[in-house]
Amino acid sequence: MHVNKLVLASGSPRRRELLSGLGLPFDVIVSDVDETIEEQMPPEEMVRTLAYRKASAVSNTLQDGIVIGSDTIVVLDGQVLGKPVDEQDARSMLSRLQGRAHTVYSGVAVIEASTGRHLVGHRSTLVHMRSLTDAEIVAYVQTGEPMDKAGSYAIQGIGSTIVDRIDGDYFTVVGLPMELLASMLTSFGIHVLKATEDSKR
Ligand SMILES: Cc1cn([C@H]2C[C@H](O)[C@@H](COP(=O)(O)OP(=O)(O)OP(=O)(O)O)O2)c(=O)[nH]c1=O
Repeated sequence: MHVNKLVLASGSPRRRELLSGLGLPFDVIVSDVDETIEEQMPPEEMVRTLAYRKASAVSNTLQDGIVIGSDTIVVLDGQVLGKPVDEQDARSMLSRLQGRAHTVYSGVAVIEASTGRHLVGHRSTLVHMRSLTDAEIVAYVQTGEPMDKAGSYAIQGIGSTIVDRIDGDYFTVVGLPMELLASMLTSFGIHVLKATEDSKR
């Protein structure tokens, strides 16, 4: 199959939007990988493993292209909060997260399909969420926004109004650490910031 040089192995509209912002052409190929993972694994290992699993499931089907996979989890008191299974689950996650800080981990894997050469990295960001009343939690869950998000909130959406501050990279929380990704892409000959011959003079 012929693909653009860059391939995003993700069904996440947020990741697609962030990557679009770079102005590079890319294709999206969504893999249906099993995201089951050993619970005792350290969180950074978890997101790195899943990012690589997603990217390799797609790169294995291609002859060429540079494939990007990513994974995001929310960790509170050493416990991983993934996507909520239902509204009740979303409400209970938010009542645990409110009024305190948690860590968001995002892993990124970049694989060159023709050779299998790959890089895997991750970033983490501390997110301080403001206190929420039960009524606010119910109202937020009713918006529907939490349902497909790790930790049951979206910092880039209505969730922006419940985050007090963050320590670290914003894009790690949304789901794709952009500075990390760009530096990884450089190793595969894709330079987001490349001076043209004209501008070098
Ligand atoms: C914490 C947080 C998570 N999220 C999202 C990012 C991810 O889409 C999702 C975490 O689930 P993931 O399993 O990382 O990704 P995904 O299933 O949405 O997409 P794919 O596996 O195909 O790449 O949570 C936000 O959009 N905003 C936030 O503030």
